[in-house]
Amino acid sequence: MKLFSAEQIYAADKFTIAKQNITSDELMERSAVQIFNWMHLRMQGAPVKIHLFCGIGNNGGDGIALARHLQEHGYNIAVYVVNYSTKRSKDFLINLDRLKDRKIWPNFMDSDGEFPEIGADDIIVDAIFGIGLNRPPAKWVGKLIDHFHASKAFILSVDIPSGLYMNQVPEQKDAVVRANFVLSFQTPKLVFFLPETGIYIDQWEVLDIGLDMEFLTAEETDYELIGKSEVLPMYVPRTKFSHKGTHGHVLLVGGSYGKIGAVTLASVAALKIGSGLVTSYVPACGYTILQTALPEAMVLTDGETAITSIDYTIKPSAIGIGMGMGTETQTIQAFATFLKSNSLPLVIDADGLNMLASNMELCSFLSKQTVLTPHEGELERLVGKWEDDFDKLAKVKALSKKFDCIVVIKGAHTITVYHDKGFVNTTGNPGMATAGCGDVLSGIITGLIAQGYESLKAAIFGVFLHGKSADLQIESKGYQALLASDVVEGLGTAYLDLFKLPEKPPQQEAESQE
Ligand SMILES: NC(=O)C1=CN([C@@H]2O[C@H](COP(=O)(O)OP(=O)(O)OC[C@H]3O[C@@H](n4cnc5c(N)ncnc54)[C@H](OP(=O)(O)O)[C@@H]3O)[C@@H](O)[C@H]2O)[C@@H](O)CC1
Ligand SMILES: [K+]
Repeated sequence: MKLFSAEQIYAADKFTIAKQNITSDELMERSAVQIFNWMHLRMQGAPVKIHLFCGIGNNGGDGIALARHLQEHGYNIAVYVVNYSTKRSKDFLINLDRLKDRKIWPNFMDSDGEFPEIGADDIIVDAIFGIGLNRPPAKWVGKLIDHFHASKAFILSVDIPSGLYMNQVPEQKDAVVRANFVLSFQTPKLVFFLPETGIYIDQWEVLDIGLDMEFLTAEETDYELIGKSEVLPMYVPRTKFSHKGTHGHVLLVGGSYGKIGAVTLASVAALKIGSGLVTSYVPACGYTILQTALPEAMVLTDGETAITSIDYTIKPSAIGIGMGMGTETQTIQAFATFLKSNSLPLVIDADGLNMLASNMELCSFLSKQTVLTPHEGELERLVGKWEDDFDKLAKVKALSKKFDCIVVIKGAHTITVYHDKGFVNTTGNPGMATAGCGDVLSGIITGLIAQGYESLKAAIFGVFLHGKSADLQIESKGYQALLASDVVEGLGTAYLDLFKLPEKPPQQEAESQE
């Protein structure tokens, strides 16, 4: 799913109005009806108090139009206009008049007014600012937002939590609505998924307001949200006459005394994701461990407790390097020599990234589209400190372009960046914050590349499957007990889940049995 910018949404809006020959007010009405239907389906006329706080732009207009529909269906509403500016939008005014025609008089709030009482069991509809926010909200609006939070009422935000920008991190962290639920028009927003701005959203859902599909399809976006429908076309099925040689040979280089588990996890993940052969290249102290833990892998050794040279005669189809490798001087030398001569597809993780960060000149030797899989700490070593999430993305894009590499920024929503484009993952859960999960991911991505997936697809698909496996596993294990090896274990079901059809709603099932 594409993640559009505010400019693109405004353009889609304009295009749709012209093509469908409707007025902008009719589009607003569609949006309001969609929110109303969403609420009505869940509330079924419940007499809960609904406080609608509406700005004076089109987000406010949505709120005012929604108030009319709620009132017509007998809901217990109170409407407030948050009068932060005198520049009221045309469609806001049209809807305000319609409300007044029905004898509903909103409370106009400004800097010196008192805030209304809101009960903890009430509902707040937040329609103060939408995607048009372009400067920090006034102090009194920030205080009103504080008042929302203090009430403990459920907050439903229209389109985007008020106070959140589309393309930057808010200056005043307190002056942003923390929404329990966001109903986002047509498309989710990138800020829902970034660590510094995603914290303002508990849950979100997209409401289709019928913006022109042709326009939206043709529009290129900087970011894409990756779900099942995006990865399914990437999947390459196995053919009847394939054999283990068809599915590639992974070479994993890493490990040091006390950290052989990292390569072991990556190796088993590479096999589980479907690679035909796996060779683990480890220091001698890892030999027995690997052969015992993973009889399916082949093992090459070097050095006693750390890797001192990388020398082999096998012909791998993809190489993963760095897991548990350490950063001893001889290891760094071996790593540098290896990078200078390697032209095979490559995945670099953990200590490999640390060695790269402390010897940035080595980046020019990376084979094309090398995949780097840093967590935040490793990333900071690579690109330097960032000011905020947007600056981080800009720095990563610059790195990706400079060295033609793919950067997988690991996090709650892992973002895979290649040149100017970012792919935001939707699977995974907090249970994955556990030792070894990163090693598993690098094994998965290397294993997919070895099977013939292009490096970018392997990274996007691998991140998705890794998270999906963990999501399926926590259903029986819970967050705390999840181990990296459970994530490996679940990879088979993660693959199978790709082809599972959505469950039929119970009503339809009953009908089909008749
Ligand atoms: N296609 C769609 O998806 C549809 C979208 N729709 C809805 O429209 C919403 C966008 O509406 P919008 O453009 O009128 O902007 P909105 O956020 O209401 O702000 C209003 C104005 O406030 C101003 N302003 C900004 N910051 C400020 C500040 N800190 N303090 C004071 N003032 C500030 C700024 O104007 P300025 O003063 O800069 O001229 C801004 O224009 C969108 O989120 C969705 O809910 C649907 O109705 C139909 C289909
Ligand atoms: K809002």
